[in-house]
Amino acid sequence: MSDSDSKRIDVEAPERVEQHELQMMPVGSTIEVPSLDSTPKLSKRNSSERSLPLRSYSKWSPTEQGATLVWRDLCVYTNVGGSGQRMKRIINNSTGAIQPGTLMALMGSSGSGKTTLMSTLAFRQPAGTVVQGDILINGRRIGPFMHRISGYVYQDDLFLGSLTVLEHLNFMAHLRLDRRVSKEERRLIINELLERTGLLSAAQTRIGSGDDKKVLSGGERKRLAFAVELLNNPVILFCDEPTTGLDSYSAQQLVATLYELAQKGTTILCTIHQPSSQLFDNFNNVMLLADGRVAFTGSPQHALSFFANHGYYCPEAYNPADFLIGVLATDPGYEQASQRSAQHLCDQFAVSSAAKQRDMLVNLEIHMAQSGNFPFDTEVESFRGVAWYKRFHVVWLRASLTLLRDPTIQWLRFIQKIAMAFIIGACFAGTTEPSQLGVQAVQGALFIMISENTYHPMYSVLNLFPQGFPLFMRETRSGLYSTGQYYAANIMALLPGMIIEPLIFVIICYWLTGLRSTFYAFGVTAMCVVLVMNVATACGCFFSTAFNSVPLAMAYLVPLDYIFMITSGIFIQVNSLPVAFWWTQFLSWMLYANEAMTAAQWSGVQNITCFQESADLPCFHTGQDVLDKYSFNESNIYRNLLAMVGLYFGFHLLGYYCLWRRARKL
Ligand SMILES: Nc1ncnc2c1ncn2[C@@H]1O[C@H](COP(=O)(O)OP(=O)(O)OP(=O)(O)O)[C@@H](O)[C@H]1O
Repeated sequence: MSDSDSKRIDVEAPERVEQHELQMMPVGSTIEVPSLDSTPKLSKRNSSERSLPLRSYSKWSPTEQGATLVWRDLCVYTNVGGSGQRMKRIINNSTGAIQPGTLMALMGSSGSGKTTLMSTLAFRQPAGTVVQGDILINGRRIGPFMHRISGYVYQDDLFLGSLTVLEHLNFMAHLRLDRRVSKEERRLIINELLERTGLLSAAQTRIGSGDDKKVLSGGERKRLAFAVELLNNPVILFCDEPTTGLDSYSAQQLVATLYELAQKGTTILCTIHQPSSQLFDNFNNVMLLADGRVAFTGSPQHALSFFANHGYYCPEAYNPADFLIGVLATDPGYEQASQRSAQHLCDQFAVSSAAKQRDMLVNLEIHMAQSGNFPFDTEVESFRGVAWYKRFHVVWLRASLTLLRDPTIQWLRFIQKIAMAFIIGACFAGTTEPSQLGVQAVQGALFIMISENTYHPMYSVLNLFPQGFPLFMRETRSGLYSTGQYYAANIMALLPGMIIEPLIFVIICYWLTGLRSTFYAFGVTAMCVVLVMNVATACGCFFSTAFNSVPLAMAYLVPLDYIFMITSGIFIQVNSLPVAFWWTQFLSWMLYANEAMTAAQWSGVQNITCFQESADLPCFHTGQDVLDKYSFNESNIYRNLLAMVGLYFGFHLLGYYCLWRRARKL
């Protein structure tokens, strides 16, 4: 909201202002409200002019707006594995506070613990992290609600490149905003954010992915990441190295935007690497970390004087940020000495007057937390997320769009499938008459139809989950959807292709091959081929979630495929398999499909021609002879179809379980 479209009014005009905001304001003070015009306005729960939770400590302390985040004696440990699950301490007794309207830079050399501290404060620490100490936001201990009230801009942006900027914002708005936000309000919010982040002209542009198909520039991607985080108008914003990868002009613009946001009352914590002097000037607070300890917190000017007081003078015309980080960094070759001097500064800061002032604020917050009843609580609890089925719908729609727009996954496969149907059909055309040679041709054609719909679909989905895993982890951890919703949505998105593709294949292939021309035989074959493709894909999905990488999944899948192929019934009779491999017949969808399709082709056939019969080369006279040769049973057709349906759900359940386990571990 610009100054021009707002005006100052006296608090004594209560009808213009939200009641709970007024009750904390001293009489006679002034607040800003939007000018009253006829354009549609956003309701309070989605307005970008945030309804700042107000609270008063008491008559002896100031009334505050926005979010005050404090932490005391914070230690963060991470599991570094090894025998006995060794824990490594990354953050060491850190205490700090950020108040509304503050743009704080979290700085330190690489590995000093900036990201760990920030993700812990934002309640986004990785699984397996142990946190000790107090972290409170407006007097309330932080918890999963932080995902709703805060934004977190990650250092690396993760997007689905096939979506446009507007589509991405739309999907995110559906997942993040309160369920009571209307369509029109959502449109207004998105439009406003596009304007604020300068992305209006790029609204219909594809985000792009990879180096070759990149459509949005690095700066635009970063702004889009900001726009997403600002959707729910967070009271506190965490930014992990937002300027990394940007040119100095874009970085300056971005930090200026953050500064403006802070001026409006948002609390902002930002890790930053080597900011230029100009950039550094925008920060009104800085926290310096050295090996997980706080070496300084306060204004940048005070940081320089604190360092000077302890013998570290910043040379003139030297970038102060570089200087501060340089003092705390570990010099190669002088590791112990530089670590000692950094620790000495941390010790000195711990007993300094700046630290005492900070401690006073922190203690006050914690004291108030023990007795307070803050409006912030009701604000947080009044949020109503979108219903689970709507979340599922959004994730499914997004997955479907991504599939449709990714030629490597959908269209090329489709064309390839049609081409394969013509090639296979042409190869077997005219060979499948009821004769001794025809028996071999029919069985060969059936096997090729099964294997064509097994291997390629199975291997093509091996990358489905590993490829989307980082984005899934980020979004699921932010509470946007559950693992079950994500898994089911992706499977549902695959489903139409998995039905249409094998159906087209079987129609072309069946009639070109000249297989048995009865509706029943065709129907069973079509059902089997569709099921084969779906079971194979389900098996691929299971392997793609069970292993961390595609090569590892392939290493286990290929031998299993060979076993399924050998036990498909065409190479060896199942009842002559060694006992050790008997179990495979129960898992081999190739066997189930082969038996059902063979039975559909040969049951009731009575007139197989035989020109030369000898004791060495007996002829098949009827379809039953053919079925007997392979130990197939006509009455097993429906059992086999059901078994494939069971395998489909079984593999998907296993796939879901593996994804859930991996998500829980990270
Ligand atoms: N899961 C983990 N297992 C083992 N060590 C870890 C883990 N996570 C972080 N660390 C270690 O903790 C330290 C702090 O890491 P962190 O990523 O917080 O540092 P940082 O200051 O953000 O570094 P950078 O500026 O390079 O991103 C590093 O030494 C890192 O190796």
